[in-house]
Amino acid sequence: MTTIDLKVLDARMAEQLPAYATPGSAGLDLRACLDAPLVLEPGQTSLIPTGLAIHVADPGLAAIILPRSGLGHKHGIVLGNLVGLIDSDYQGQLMVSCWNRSAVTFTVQPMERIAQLVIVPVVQATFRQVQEFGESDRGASGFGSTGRH
Ligand SMILES: O=c1ccn([C@H]2C[C@H](O)[C@@H](COP(=O)(O)OP(=O)(O)OP(=O)(O)O)O2)c(=O)[nH]1
Ligand SMILES: [Mg+2]
Repeated sequence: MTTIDLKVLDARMAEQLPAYATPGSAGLDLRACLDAPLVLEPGQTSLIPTGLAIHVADPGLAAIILPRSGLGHKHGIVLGNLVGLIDSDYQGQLMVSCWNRSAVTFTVQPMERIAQLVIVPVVQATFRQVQEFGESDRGASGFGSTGRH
């Protein structure tokens, strides 16, 4: 288990700190720290505060924000940036870009779980400029070059 510094920016979150729902969970649910219900019309996007800040600190780690499957599949509530990437040196509030990609109005309730946070390993690379790459089986073939089925 890795320990990451966390600040509670909204007192309501002190009662429900992010926690893994089951021993095997990869994600920690993030809540909409809203003062009132937020109506998202079809196609609308809104940046929603979570009431939390984390400082991952280790450049070998990052956090990513992903949609919750049920909200995304059943209600079309996904992320305006598709995936949120939290840099290890970011210390501001975790924000969720909430996009109603459905054809139906959706109302986000205060403190509703709207997305999930996953801590992932990261490899930072240095680049060595070359004129030729070492040979590979694939070479430059891509974009369906291996066929569709
Ligand atoms: O869904 C998100 C995505 C990003 N962030 C925060 C953490 C991240 O470290 C920072 C910058 O994100 P990113 O690098 O993806 O955005 P940018 O548009 O490149 O901004 P910047 O110029 O600040 O890097 O914004 C969030 O709170 N939620
Ligand atoms: Mg950036």
